[in-house]
Amino acid sequence: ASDYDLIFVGGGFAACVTATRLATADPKLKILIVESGPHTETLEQSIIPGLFLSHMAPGSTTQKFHFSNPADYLGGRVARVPTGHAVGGGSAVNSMIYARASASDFDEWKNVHQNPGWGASDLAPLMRKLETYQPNPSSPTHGNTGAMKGSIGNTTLYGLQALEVAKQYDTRGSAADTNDLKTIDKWVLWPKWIDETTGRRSDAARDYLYPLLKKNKNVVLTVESDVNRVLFNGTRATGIEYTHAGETLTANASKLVVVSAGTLGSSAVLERSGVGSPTILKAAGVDVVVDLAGVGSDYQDHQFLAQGTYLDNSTVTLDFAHAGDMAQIGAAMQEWHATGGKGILATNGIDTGIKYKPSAVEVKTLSTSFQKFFAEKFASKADKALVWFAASAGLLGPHDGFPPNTKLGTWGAMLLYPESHGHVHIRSKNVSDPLDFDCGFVRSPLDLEALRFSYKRTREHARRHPLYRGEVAQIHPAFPAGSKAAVALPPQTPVAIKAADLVYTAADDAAIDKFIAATVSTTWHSMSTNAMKPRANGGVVDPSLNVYGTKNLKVADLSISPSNIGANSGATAGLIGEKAAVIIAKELGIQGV
Ligand SMILES: Cc1cc2nc3c(=O)[nH]c(=O)nc-3n(C[C@H](O)[C@H](O)[C@H](O)COP(=O)(O)OP(=O)(O)OC[C@H]3O[C@@H](n4cnc5c(N)ncnc54)[C@H](O)[C@@H]3O)c2cc1C
Repeated sequence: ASDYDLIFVGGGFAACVTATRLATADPKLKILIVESGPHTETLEQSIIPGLFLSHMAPGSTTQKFHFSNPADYLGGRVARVPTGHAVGGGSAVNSMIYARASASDFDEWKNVHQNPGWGASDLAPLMRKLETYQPNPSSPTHGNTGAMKGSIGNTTLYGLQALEVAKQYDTRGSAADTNDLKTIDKWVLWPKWIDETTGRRSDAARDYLYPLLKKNKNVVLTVESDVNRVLFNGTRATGIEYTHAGETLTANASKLVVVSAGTLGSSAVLERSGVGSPTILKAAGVDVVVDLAGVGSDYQDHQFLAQGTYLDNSTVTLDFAHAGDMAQIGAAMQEWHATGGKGILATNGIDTGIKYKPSAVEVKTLSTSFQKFFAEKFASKADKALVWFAASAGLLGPHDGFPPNTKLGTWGAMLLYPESHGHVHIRSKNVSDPLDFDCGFVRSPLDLEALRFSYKRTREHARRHPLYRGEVAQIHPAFPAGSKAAVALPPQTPVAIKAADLVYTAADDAAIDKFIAATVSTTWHSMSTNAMKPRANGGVVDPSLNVYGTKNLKVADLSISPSNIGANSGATAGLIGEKAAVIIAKELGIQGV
């Protein structure tokens, strides 16, 4: 076995940040990072923004595809939930949407879930430390010296016009920035994790770990290596067992093992190591080290619903890239390289969005149980939105069946604080066996209703867009014959901004619900399987990220999120990485983190 001070299980978003901070402050620290996926440093799909959906293509090795148990509330369907599986984790393969949670989210982590040091004002300096926010480097809430670059970057005509439609159609109006921890309910040009000076993706591997590895030989990264389990002496973590190229290896950690394998990875690592519910461990043939029933017992995500429209053929979208049209991808890559990172591939095509809170008038149109839920959870919280809407120039999904060069738009809605939760547990000791994964999506009728509402709202925006040419039947509900809300097949022209909204009958609503059950999906924002909250409340880690009942073992990734956040989850994973570095540095007496 080889000897290290610290071992990181997983080399994803949070781990890259934590390990780099610690090793930079104390270059003598011997650190091992064991990552299951491949390198990303020279991978063009992890460099050129517009290629992001290729990570999701069948056969991709940079994402791991998890499958939920079949669910009644999904019409018996299995949900497919990809996670990052590469150096940099999700940050190196994701859709690059830059989004920050609201202050009240972190204040709940601190006050409701009893985590001193995790409130918004405690964490704001670390959020700034993570980033350089290029649209407004002197903004008081954003960072201007951090490694990760956020920018508005290149924008599409579709996105710019979607913002104009929203400004005219919706009285909410627009803002320059809705990632200042407080502003919601304003339409905005959405920032991206793209460095606008180079047109490259910005991620935790490229901007943290790889530069460190070039100068610090005490940090060892092993890729394509799966951690089976953490090794213990009693309840003190002493190292790990992992497999690489068919060989089973062990490594010792004299100071700390940090589990950063992501939400669907970390709780499985803990359970395979004997930390979890005895019933689950015994069924999987694992000896119990610590009885900790909270492990894997809560799974949260942002449930996502998309609808598709045809766009005018003259416009520029990312459909060719999403469809895998190699000839056009080659030409666009040449343009990107020749222009120093410009052109259509310098964007993710997701330009306009909003953290949307239904108005009092809108809430009145919903059921009494939804009104009660909304009054309790949202009405009095000024920074909490119900749902995030965004428009994409390009269909974010399979392009089978569309003639070549079809131009498509997607409107997406993701629920920010879904009531439906799930769980994830191991079924066996074997790292490659599928998990017992209950995704929970739309189990709660409140979530179904929120998505039904979201479908109707985003549809009104989609059909008013100047480039709109009709609806894609297979990405809309199958409304009953004669419905006044029937799908508008192409060719169509845009509806007037002032036109009346569509009216839906109970039968139409039932069709929408069926469509939701058939298509609702992950937004890839898995979290909360190792919640940071009191042990008696089902918590797994304490506010210093220590796994209850163990020594020298922490979890540092998005799985510690005790409750959901009103934003895409990447920035919060990076923030957790920064916070973990501060906590560990303090414990190990390392200065300068
Ligand atoms: C397709 C996709 C699109 C997304 N889009 C966005 C977006 O646009 N904006 C946004 O803010 N967020 C987005 N996210 C979410 C964001 O990327 C994640 O929330 C974030 O990466 C989570 O960070 P993490 O450190 O918790 O885990 P991860 O980044 O997932 O890292 C965990 C790492 O651990 C490794 N691992 C797992 N098990 C083992 C094991 N047994 N042994 C060794 N290694 C292991 C994995 O391979 C992975 O690299 C997206 C995610 C995905 C997957």
